[in-house]
Amino acid sequence: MSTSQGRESRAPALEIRDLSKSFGSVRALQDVTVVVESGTVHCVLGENGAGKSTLCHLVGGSLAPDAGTLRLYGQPYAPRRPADALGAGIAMVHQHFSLVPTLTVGENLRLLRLPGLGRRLDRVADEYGLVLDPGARVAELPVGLRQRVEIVKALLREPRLLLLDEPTGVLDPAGTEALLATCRRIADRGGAVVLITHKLGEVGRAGDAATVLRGGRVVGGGPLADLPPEKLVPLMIGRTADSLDPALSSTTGLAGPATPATAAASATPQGPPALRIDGLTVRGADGVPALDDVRLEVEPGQIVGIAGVEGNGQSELMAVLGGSRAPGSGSLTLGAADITRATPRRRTAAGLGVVPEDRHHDGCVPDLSVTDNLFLGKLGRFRRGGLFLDRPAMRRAAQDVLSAHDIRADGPDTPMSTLSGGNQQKVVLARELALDPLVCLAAAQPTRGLDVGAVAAVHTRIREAAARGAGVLVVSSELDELLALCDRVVVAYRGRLSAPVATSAPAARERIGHLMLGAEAAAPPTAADLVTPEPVPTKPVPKEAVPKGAVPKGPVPAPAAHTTPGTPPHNPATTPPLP
Ligand SMILES: Nc1ncnc2c1ncn2[C@@H]1O[C@H](COP(=O)(O)OP(=O)(O)OP(=O)(O)O)[C@@H](O)[C@H]1O
Repeated sequence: MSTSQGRESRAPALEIRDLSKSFGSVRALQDVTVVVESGTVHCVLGENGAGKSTLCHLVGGSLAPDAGTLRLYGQPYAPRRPADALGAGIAMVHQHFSLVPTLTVGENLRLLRLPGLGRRLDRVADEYGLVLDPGARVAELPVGLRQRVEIVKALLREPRLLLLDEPTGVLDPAGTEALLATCRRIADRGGAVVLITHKLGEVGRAGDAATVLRGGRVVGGGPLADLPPEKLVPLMIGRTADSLDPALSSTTGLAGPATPATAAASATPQGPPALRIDGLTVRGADGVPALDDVRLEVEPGQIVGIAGVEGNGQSELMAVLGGSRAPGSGSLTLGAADITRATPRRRTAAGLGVVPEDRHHDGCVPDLSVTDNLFLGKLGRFRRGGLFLDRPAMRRAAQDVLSAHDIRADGPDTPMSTLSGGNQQKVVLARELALDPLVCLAAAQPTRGLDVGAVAAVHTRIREAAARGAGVLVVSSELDELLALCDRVVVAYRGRLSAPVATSAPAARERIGHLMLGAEAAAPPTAADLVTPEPVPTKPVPKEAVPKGAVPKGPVPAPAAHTTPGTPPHNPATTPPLP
């Protein structure tokens, strides 16, 4: 090692000094100082809109600071564009995907124009266990696998500093553990990782130090040994962990297992189900069924969860529910209305609220204002004298929603694209929860990217919607969240849904974990299953085999042509080799 390299290695990986950045009247960051030592994983925490992503963009060269300086391994560093950051050995994984959906994974990776791509991919697979299917079309991948592609893209560059902006929001527990292990490995080899996350459990497992931002300022930080969750939460959200919903404790990583949801809909339901999915079948591009004779009923007032390792049909089910994908066969009934062939607009009018997996692409129009995003499908309410819209009334109504849902935006005219990721998520949820009538809400990862305080608020709102008589279907990769929120959970496995498991049943977690491994053939539930879950005649998995919130490890049944455990089969014969 040369003398200058020796000096470099003693210097912090990244020194951010007195950085400030405003967007018009919004002060996103003010005099922020963060020092990231080499060989560490440094967590950046803070509520939605605190300035975390802005900080990443400034380090990654996609934004320029108004004031302040940066040093990288002891050297002055002033990136003017993302290419400067890449050239300096910094790689970033942003909150929003930067993949071309119509291309395959391999084609997306070739766009990086890195020499020896095949060798680099092998190294990332060997060192970090992150395997990709180069022939898979990105548009057909579930968001968790898209996120994996983004992470591999960053690692292919062999960065010495890796910035990850909420990378685990869309990962299932196994994917999260793999990523945290990757972070540790990078740090242990002398690199450094800046990890933005809302999940305190992850902070405890992977982090060495943390900085907490609130309102664009640093409000605390230091080695994590001195910052237990009880100290971090008040710093992050300005109130104590005790004030949060206790059912959230394990979702947020604050404490032990979540309390099961109270069965809100234990009474015998009257009238038709809020949502009935009957014999739904969808084939993937390779002809393999992505959804195979799926049947499910969600009663009014009931919260039903869909658990499962990502890639077992959940994305296709959400796409069919939202109306962006037509089923090959089967039917969807909302209350008394057949909506199988209904347009998304008609579904909304009939009372189906949908929070899609990828809220940024499918849930909102980023270039339109918050007001327009809230009321786009409901303009009739604001029409005056035929064609004219009462814009002031729309703005007032939007302001009420912003206040009620604690959405941090610079007013109702703000373009959606300038809201922080968590606040965008809150807008989409608020819009769907406000449907009138709301017969059923189908929400994929409803709390993804939300801070611990906002997660509590969203769970309360979902329970309130159910209490008012709506059926709720929640797709989540977080078992803790499903156990905290739902009355019943079904498991998606290779395109089929299991019989429901009541979350109040003894050993519900273990049974669900078992089903996630396909340990019980996921036969379509009978009508009796849907009302009273039958005990499943299998030996429960021992408790220690199913870690909290994690996909249990164990003998997985012989996979079909899989490249990723738990993902739907992909035909390797169609997979083109990489260079
Ligand atoms: N391009 C932009 N134009 C205007 N305002 C912006 C822009 N980008 C960010 N902001 C504002 O800056 C503030 C900080 O946003 P940022 O995305 O950094 O927050 P965050 O901490 O990453 O939040 P989250 O946890 O929700 O992702 C927010 O008020 C946001 O609306």
